[in-house]
Amino acid sequence: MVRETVFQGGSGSGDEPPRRPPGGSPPGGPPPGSPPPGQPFNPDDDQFDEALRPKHLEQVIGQAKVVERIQVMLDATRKRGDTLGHLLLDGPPGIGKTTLATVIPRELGVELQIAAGPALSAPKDLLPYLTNASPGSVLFIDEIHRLPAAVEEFLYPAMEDFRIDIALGDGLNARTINMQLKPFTVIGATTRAGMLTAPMRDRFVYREHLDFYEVEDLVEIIRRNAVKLRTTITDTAAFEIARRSQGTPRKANNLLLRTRDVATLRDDKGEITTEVAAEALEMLEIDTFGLERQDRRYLETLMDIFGGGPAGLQAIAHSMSVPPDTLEDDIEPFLLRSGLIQRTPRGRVATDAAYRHVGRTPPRTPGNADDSDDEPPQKKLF
Ligand SMILES: Nc1ncnc2c1ncn2[C@@H]1O[C@H](COP(=O)(O)OP(=O)(O)OP(=O)(O)O)[C@@H](O)[C@H]1O
Ligand SMILES: [Mg+2]
Repeated sequence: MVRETVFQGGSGSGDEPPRRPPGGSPPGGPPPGSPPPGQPFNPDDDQFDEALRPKHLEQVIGQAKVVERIQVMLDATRKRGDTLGHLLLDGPPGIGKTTLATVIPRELGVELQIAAGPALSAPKDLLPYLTNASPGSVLFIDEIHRLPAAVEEFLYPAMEDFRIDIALGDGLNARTINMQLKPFTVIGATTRAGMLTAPMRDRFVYREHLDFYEVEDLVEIIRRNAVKLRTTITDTAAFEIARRSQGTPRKANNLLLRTRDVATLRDDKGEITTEVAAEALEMLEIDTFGLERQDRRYLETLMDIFGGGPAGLQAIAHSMSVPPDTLEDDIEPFLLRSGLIQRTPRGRVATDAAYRHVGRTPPRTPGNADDSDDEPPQKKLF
């Protein structure tokens, strides 16, 4: 089933995102993607995500090396009048995979179809996408690591030779029909590159890993999005939000929205000041590191129930009553990257820094030779 309508990219009238709210912006008014006057954003609506999403490569902030390589891919493809090679984007949630996957076809002026890996349960589900693909178009497959094996195998010849083999009938009447497809590009996105099978991974000519963002890049994203949301924010407030966004633009956007709510209530001009940001962050229980309640619960579970580890993912998930996938996708990447936990062959381990962060003294164990624990524990979370 086609989850999202195909849109025409390029510089013509089809240059709009698929779900942009109706109505244009006045000249000199807010940037494209803002809601029409009088129509507020509803954070529960994914229109919000769409409206803040960069539409062109030049609007994509940060990830300089990745963007530079994508620009080269696009320029070379355009110059040759070719079809872009298949591209795999991997990285933690909210980091810009869908953004890049939608920007690329728009830059190339080709059509885009969007499919979700888990929704493609059998080869027949993929068939309409493949037969609908116009020459040079992009098929974006989100969560590509969750494609069932049969669908993956069906996709291989489509990606390699733009051909599919359809089996008809069975027993003595069984036969296979070969169908030629138009050349097209698969852009796959995954939060778990490691879960992709080797044959699937090998079919991508280009592979790009998106990493957490620098605070300065998040500050820039927050500033630009504040303009789109028609709100004002001070530099220090933008910095405070940015440094507590776990290096993730989606979190920065969400915090911007939540602080904007507080600003509406607390500040005459509705400006997001440092005080407003501090109040909102405290209300949301986001600490100086950017950890949310659930992140701290993870650390405390690891320390209290498993003595700091090593503990297996399943066991931690069970203790927290949270699906293991949620821990692995949403919580662990930032804790790992911040050095608060380690993944060892025997399981997850809380580091000394984690103990200090939640205001505890690190236990002295043979493997815990760091002597710097005379440093007072950080009790203050805000
Ligand atoms: N490089 C960027 N510059 C500006 N804004 C960005 C950038 N990357 C992401 N964003 C913002 O963050 C939001 C979330 O990004 P996106 O949907 O692309 O993440 P994702 O990697 O696809 O996440 P998921 O794995 O959950 O699907 C976007 O709507 C956009 O507003
Ligand atoms: Mg996405």
